[in-house]
Amino acid sequence: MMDYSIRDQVAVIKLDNPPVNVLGSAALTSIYDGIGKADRDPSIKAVVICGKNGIFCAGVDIKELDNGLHAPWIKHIGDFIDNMKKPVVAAIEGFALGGGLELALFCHYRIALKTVRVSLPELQLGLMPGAGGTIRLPRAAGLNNAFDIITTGNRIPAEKAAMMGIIDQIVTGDIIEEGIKFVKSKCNIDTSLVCLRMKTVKYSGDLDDISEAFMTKVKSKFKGAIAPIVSILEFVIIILDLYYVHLQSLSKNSPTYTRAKGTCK
Ligand SMILES: CC/C=C/CC(=O)SCCNC(=O)CCNC(=O)[C@H](O)C(C)(C)COP(=O)(O)OP(=O)(O)OC[C@H]1O[C@@H](n2cnc3c(N)ncnc32)[C@H](O)[C@@H]1OP(=O)(O)O
Repeated sequence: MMDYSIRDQVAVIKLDNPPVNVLGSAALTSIYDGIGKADRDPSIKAVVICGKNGIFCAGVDIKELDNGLHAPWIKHIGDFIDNMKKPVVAAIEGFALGGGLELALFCHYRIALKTVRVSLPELQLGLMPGAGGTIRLPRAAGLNNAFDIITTGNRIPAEKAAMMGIIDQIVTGDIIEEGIKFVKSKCNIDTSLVCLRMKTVKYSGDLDDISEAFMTKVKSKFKGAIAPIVSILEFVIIILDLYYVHLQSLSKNSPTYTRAKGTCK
């Protein structure tokens, strides 16, 4: 499910679940184990996560969702990387979709080939990007871009993703070599400063106006299937609302506050 190798004091964790490196229980376990191994090894200074078969990752294994994925759930990998002092880079080729993009967003940095496409297609599948997509994407790309990506499921080309802040660097050539070179240049950086979870969300305008505008757009797009989409979106909005950060400061009469409070009963 995963190749673990060491190159020049860098651990290279290569997803190997053909044909498109989906994240089932076994793959998640092997990534979790690989990251733990790299973290514990004092000779390792940094980590590259990449994928075999010309693709980073097509997301969670949809076939396993019905039976329930087993621990470690993808989110545990994010929690682990958030606390790592060694820098971790996602070296992306092909696609990073759904849980695949969420895995990349766990990493401190993301580099990609120009041909890469990234997306969060969960809403189109009746799921929500619950493995950190709603938390980390707005922190990387800003609130408006994140809303757009989450609600449309559009595949974003690498250069556009770089302009949004999702990708740190577009590279050419061998993605693993580039990943190693990139992450070695980050070994002296305090990883807490680049951990997406720690960042605040950038947005311009009024949060309620932004939320309402997207809600209106989604309601009209998903004609006849409003209820599930709205309930998922409500949850997304609450998280994007920076529930933990801003709820206290919201006016008690604001629709955002009322919605957030109501859903937390
Ligand atoms: C709380 C739960 C959270 C979930 C988050 C998620 O990650 S949901 C999943 C989000 N990902 C997707 O929706 C991606 C779906 N896949 C694709 O769009 C395409 O497969 C691809 C990655 C663009 C590759 O396209 P290509 O044409 O090269 O290959 P195929 O489409 O023919 O796929 C090859 C086989 O792989 C199977 N497969 C693809 N993605 C998944 C997946 N996420 N889970 C399970 N299986 C997947 C596909 O069914 C093919 O299988 P065959 O048996 O060969 O038919």
